[in-house]
Amino acid sequence: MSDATKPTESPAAKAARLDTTDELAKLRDRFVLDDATVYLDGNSLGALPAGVQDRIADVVGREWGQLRIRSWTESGWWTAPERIGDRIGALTGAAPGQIVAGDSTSVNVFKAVVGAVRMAQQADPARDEVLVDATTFPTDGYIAESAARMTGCAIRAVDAADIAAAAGPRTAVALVNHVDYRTGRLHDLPGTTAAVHAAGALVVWDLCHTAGALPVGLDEHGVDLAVGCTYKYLNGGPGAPAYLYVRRDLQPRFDSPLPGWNSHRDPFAMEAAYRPADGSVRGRVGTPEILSLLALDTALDVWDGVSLDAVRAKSLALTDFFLECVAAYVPDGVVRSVTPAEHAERGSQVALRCSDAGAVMGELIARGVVGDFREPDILRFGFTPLYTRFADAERAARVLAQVLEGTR
Ligand SMILES: Cc1ncc(COP(=O)(O)O)c(C=O)c1O
Ligand SMILES: Nc1c(O)cccc1C(=O)C[C@H](N)C(=O)O
Repeated sequence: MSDATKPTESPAAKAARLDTTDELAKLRDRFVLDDATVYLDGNSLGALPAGVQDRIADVVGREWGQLRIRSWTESGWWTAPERIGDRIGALTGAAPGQIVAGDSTSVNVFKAVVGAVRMAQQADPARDEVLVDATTFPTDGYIAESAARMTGCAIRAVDAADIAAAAGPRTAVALVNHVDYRTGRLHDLPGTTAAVHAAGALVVWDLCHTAGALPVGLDEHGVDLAVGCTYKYLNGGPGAPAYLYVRRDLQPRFDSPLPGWNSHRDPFAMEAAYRPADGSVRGRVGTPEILSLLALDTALDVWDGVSLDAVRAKSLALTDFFLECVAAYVPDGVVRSVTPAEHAERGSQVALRCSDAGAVMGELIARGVVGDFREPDILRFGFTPLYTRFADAERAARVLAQVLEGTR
């Protein structure tokens, strides 16, 4: 049969074909999921990895319940932030010894921005500007503004795409989201990092929406500092610890604005004077959040044997296919994608603009398709390649068309 006479494949048939040939399909079994729901909110809260409940039961029952204080050494609690940081490094392209897990992303943004401004001003005290991407996730903007005030800097909001051109002799630091949480636009990490460096400044990347969704290449691209959460594509659980990356050669100059006793060179010396530890430990603050760190530790087991290139390929295939299904099912002009069509500019989510988006998402959720709504008019659908199927993308687009039909 020639292509012209071949019957067109329906979206549902295509989904079934793509799921059959998907090399990552079997990874879904590593998660606790049900077939009644299409879960497209892993860009807000990743699904529960299958081993976490048993690990937490063991940590609580045996490590805490029986070993009690001995677990700080015997169960490896004390070194968990660096050990888990290295596992996050393996997924973000950072060699061991540069990432520490702990605290929230917000707190790590504070450490990173103030620490980076201090390094920039050490080299050139005239640097008094912090650039922030204009559509940043709010917490980064709030904290950067406060960090700027504390370090005698002014804040300047610039479109992420223009940060490379905006960085100049007064720039101390640029804080950029790798993917825009609203639109799903992927920003140019290698190009922006190189341009900020050429201006003599440092760059801090927020990887919340990219770690676990695509290869990041922290070391390869010479990123200075980075932060991110672990409850999205890394599936660490609600409120899971975040992380801080400080490039190895910058670590001796990293002067933390939150020098807690856990980042002291000799914490149990209980010295009056602060002496910073070497390496990624310097990014710690206080006592590590052991229960959630160890939940994250087990959550990271789902990555065993998984190639991030395969994850990225499936993420793009899923988002392409979802957009194709939306075009097939939803009449023209009812929704508009604000996620770039260009693969090089797309993260792992699709954002659709539509009227009454809050109510539309409410109805989608009631019908078993879980995405989320972001102000003012965005329907957000996150695609987690480890557990999202092409059939999920097809069903989500089909139910979306039904909901929209009902509202017209
Ligand atoms: C880009 C980005 N940064 C930071 C945060 C949140 O930071 P925190 O974990 O401190 O609430 C989020 C999501 O909540 C986010 O999407
Ligand atoms: N961290 C969250 C939370 O505690 C409750 C609800 C949502 C979140 C999120 O992560 C939101 C997410 N960062 C976003 O991109 O909108």
